[in-house]
Amino acid sequence: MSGDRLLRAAARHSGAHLVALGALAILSAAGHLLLPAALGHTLDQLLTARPDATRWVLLCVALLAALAVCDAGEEILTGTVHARGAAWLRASLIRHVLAVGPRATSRFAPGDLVARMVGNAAHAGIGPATAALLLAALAAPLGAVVALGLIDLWLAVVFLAGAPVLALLLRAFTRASSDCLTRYQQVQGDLAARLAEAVGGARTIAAAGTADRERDRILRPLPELARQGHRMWQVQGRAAAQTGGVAPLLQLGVVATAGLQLAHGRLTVGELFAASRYAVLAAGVGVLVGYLSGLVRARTAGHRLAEVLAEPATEYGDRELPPGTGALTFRGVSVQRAGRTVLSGVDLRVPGGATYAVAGASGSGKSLLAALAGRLADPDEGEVLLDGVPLRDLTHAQVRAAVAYAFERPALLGDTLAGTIALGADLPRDAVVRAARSAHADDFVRRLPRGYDTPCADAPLSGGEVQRLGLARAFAHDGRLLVLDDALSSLDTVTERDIAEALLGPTTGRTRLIVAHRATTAARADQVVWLADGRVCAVGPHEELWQLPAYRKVFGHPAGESGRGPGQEEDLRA
Ligand SMILES: Nc1ncnc2c1ncn2[C@@H]1O[C@H](COP(=O)(O)OP(=O)(O)OP(=O)(O)O)[C@@H](O)[C@H]1O
Repeated sequence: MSGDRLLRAAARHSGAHLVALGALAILSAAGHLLLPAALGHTLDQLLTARPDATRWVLLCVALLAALAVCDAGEEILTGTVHARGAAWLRASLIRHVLAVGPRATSRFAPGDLVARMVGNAAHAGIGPATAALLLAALAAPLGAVVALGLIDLWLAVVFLAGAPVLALLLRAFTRASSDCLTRYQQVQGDLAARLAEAVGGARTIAAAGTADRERDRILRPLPELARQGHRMWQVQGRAAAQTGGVAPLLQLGVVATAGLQLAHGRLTVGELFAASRYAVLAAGVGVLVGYLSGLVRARTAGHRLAEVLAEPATEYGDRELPPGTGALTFRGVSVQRAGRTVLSGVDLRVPGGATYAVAGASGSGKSLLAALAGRLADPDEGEVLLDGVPLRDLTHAQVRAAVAYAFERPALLGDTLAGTIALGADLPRDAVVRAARSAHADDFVRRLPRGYDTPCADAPLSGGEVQRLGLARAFAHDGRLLVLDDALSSLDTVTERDIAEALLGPTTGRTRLIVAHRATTAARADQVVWLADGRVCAVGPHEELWQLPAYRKVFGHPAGESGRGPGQEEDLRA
C-alpha cells in the first residue's frame, strides 16, 4: 500500500467526522466569500442613507457571529479527526508488525519502528483533516476570483494574469519541502534506533565506561538533522517571501483597476471596497502554504508507515494437524540472511515423542533451526513438516497450539507473573502453579509479597529466574512439540540438572528439540543434531559423537582427548 492510499484509508476511517469538517470548512469559506459583498453593500447603503441600512449592518454582524461558530467547530473537528487518524494508523501498524513477526525487527531497527509508530503516525494522522481543509481553503481564492469577475470582468482578468506565478511558487514549495521532510524523518528514525540500542545496552556501556563515545555515536546524525531542519526553514521562508511579494502586487493591480472603474462611474464605493477584500482573499496563499506544508509532512510520514506495511505478513494455511506425537521433518531446508546462506540443505527427521538436542559452535545455525521448527521463521528453500503437514499449510492457531517455545531471554509479557506464565492461553491457577513447579519457579514466586499476582514490572528477578518463568510458560502449554532455544543457559548446574531430568525423561506424545550448549544437556537427549557452518554434520547419540574430536571441541573439550565427557564431569561436580 502506498503512503497516499494509507492516508485515504485513514480518511475513510474518520468517516462522519471528516465529512462534517469538510462541510463546515466549505460553509466557512462561503461565509468568508459572502462577507465582502455584504460589507460592500452595507457601506453603499450607509453612504446613501437608505432606510434598510440597519438591517444590513445586523446581517453583517450575524454573518461574523456565524463565522466565529464555524471556526470553533472546525477547531474541535480538526483535533478529533487528527486523533482518530493517528490512532487508526498506530493500531494498523502494530497489528501488522505483530503479524509479520520476528522478521519485522530484522528489517527495521526497534527504535526506528517506535519512531514510525509514535512520531510518523501522528504526522500522517493530520493528513485527512489537512487535505479537507486545503480543499476548502482553495474554495476561498477560487470563489474570490469569480466574485471579482462578477463585480467587474477586468478585475478578474488582472488577477488571473499574475496568478500562474503564484501557482508555480506553490508547486516549487511543495517539491522542495517534500524532499527535505523525507530526509528529516529518516534521520529522526536513525537517531531513535541508535538511542533504543543504547538504552537496551545500558549495562554494557556502563561496564565498558564508554558513555561519552556512545553519546557521540547516538548524536552523530544530529548535524544532518539540523541541516535538513534549516533547509526546511529556508524553503518555508523563501516561499513566504516570494508569495508575500507577489500577492500584494496582485492586490494592488486589482485595487488600481477598481479605482479606475470607480472614476469612470462603473463601480460604487461599496463595490471597490468589496473588490479590495476579494483581492486579499484571492491572493491569500499564506493559508494555503500552511496547509500544503502540513499535507507534505503527512504524506512523507505516510510513506514511512507504508514501508512497514509493505513487509508481507506471515501467511498461514487452512489445514489442521492429524493425530500425532510431533514428528518433525526438515526437507532440503536452506535459509539466507543478509545475502549469505546460513542454513544449507538441512534434511532431518525427528520421530514423534523423541528428544533431540541441537549442538554446534556459535553461529552454526542452532537458533535458526529452532525458529524454523515452530514457524518463527520460514525457509527460503525446502520445507518443514509437523506430523507430515507442511507448517506453512497449517492455520495460525494450529501452529501456536502445537508448538511451545522457551528462549534464553524470555520477554515477561502479561500483567502479572501468573499472567506471563499463562500467556496466550486461559489457564486455571493450579495449572500455572504446576508449570512453575516443573520449572523450579514456584519457590521464588511465592517469596514475593504478592506471589503470582506480582506485576511483572515490579518483580525483582535475576536472569535465571526470568528464564525459569519462560520455561514455566512453555511447560504450561500443551502441544506436541516443545522447542527450547538455549532456555537453560542461565540456570545454576543443580537446577539445570533437575529441570533437564524432569524435562528429558520419558514422556508420552511430545517431541522435544533443545538447543544445547552444555554437554550434560546433549548427553540426556536421544540424539544430537550436530551443526557446523549451517550444515548438519552428523546426527547420533552424544556418546558416539563424543568420539569425534571436532564434536568435543564444540563443548570446549580438548579435541585430542575423548576421556570422560564433560557431561559426566559436570554431573559429578553437581
Ligand atoms: N537477521 C539476520 N541477519 C543476518 N544474519 C543473521 C540473521 N539471523 C541470523 N544470522 C546469521 O545466521 C547465522 C546463524 O545464527 P544462529 O543465531 O542460528 O546461530 P547459533 O548457532 O544459534 O549461535 P549462538 O550459539 O551464538 O546463539 C549466524 O552467522 C548469524 O550471524
